[in-house]
Amino acid sequence: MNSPKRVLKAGILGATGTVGQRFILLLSAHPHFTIHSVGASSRSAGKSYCQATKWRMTSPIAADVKDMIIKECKPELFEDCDVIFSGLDSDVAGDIEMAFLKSDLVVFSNAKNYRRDSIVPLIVPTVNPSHFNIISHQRSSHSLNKGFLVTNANCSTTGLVVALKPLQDSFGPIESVIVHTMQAVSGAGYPGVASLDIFDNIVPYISGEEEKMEYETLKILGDLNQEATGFQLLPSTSVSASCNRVPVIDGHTECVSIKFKNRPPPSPEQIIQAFDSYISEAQQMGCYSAPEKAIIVQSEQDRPQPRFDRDNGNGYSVTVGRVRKCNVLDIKFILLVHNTVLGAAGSGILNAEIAVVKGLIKV
Ligand SMILES: NC(=O)C1=CN([C@@H]2O[C@H](COP(=O)(O)OP(=O)(O)OC[C@H]3O[C@@H](n4cnc5c(N)ncnc54)[C@H](OP(=O)(O)O)[C@@H]3O)[C@@H](O)[C@H]2O)C=CC1
Ligand SMILES: N[C@@H](CC(=O)OP(=O)(O)O)C(=O)O
Repeated sequence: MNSPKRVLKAGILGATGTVGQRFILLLSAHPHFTIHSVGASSRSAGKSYCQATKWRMTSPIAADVKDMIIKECKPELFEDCDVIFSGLDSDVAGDIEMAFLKSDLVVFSNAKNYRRDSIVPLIVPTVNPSHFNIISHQRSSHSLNKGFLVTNANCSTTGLVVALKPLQDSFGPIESVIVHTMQAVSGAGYPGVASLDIFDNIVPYISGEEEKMEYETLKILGDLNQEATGFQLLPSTSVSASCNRVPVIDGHTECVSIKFKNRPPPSPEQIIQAFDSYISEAQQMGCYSAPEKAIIVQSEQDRPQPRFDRDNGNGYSVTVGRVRKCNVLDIKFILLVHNTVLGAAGSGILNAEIAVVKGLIKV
């Protein structure tokens, strides 16, 4: 395992929310980071963490976090943190995260605000850590010494790109992707979707989600330019997403159909082999949170299922199943991603581990 020379002090913004709580849970058990400061809105600031938070995780709050006093999300209150993890609501993430960046802090964001920024990398840790190479350009553009801003992807996009990456690597460009999602209610934060809207029901609309999947996939699977100063979106791939909210607590399921550019297309057996043998850079680097397998192939006919498979690889693996021929495109399969682990907080943490190994965070 690749460990830093000292334990790094972590600040968590939006610490009381769904993603923030997942950060608390994952970081409480992390050997390389210690939770040093927690921040939320002025409604919560000044209260103890357990007083301000409607804790919704199934394991208890770590004893040393319970009584921490929540701070306002101001950079001067977090300047002694080595790394900032943000689970801020996107209504406020834009201004707050930029203020932290301008204060030369290292920020890992979950929000959508900077994902399309031309000098901010959008990194899914088991897919495209090479996009960290833009950081030196970002630092010089913002006149920073040690700070930088990295975003992780939309939760549904995260699962999709993990599955597409080994297929693109093994079989060449993917021409078309059609994806239908069944997304858990925790994706909408807390209290999220009203129970009367989601019990005995499916909601066939999640605001902005389809556009995010259709764009972010092209940035993540695309390349950095040669000078490492900008991104080239995948030039010849089109993605069509249809996103649905379903009555599941955690875990987004996606039905994916794809068409390759090269003919003849690979067989289902070749696709399974590509999934099964995929080893991401995060695993090769020996990062603490990297799963043993980035993609787990389920051979049972009726899997993956969120209740049984979302915690695979401690929530850092994507589980795929039902790989079969598609009569319209080439291949279709089902995937499952844990939306608040790899789809949110876990990606931020694993990205930070990668940044440490790459020497981007002072240790
Ligand atoms: N849930 C998921 O699966 C995923 C979420 N994301 C993204 O992560 C972010 C957080 O989502 P989620 O945890 O679901 O949202 P929640 O609504 O559960 O939590 C939002 C957090 O933001 C804080 N906040 C709100 N207003 C302010 C403010 N004015 N100043 C400072 N802090 C504020 C809240 O603090 P307080 O309690 O004091 O109000 C709370 O801690 C969002 O940008 C979301 O889009 C990304 C991927 C997946
Ligand atoms: N929209 C996602 C969660 C989310 O907040 O996504 P994003 O970070 O892209 O806004 C869901 O509802 O499941």
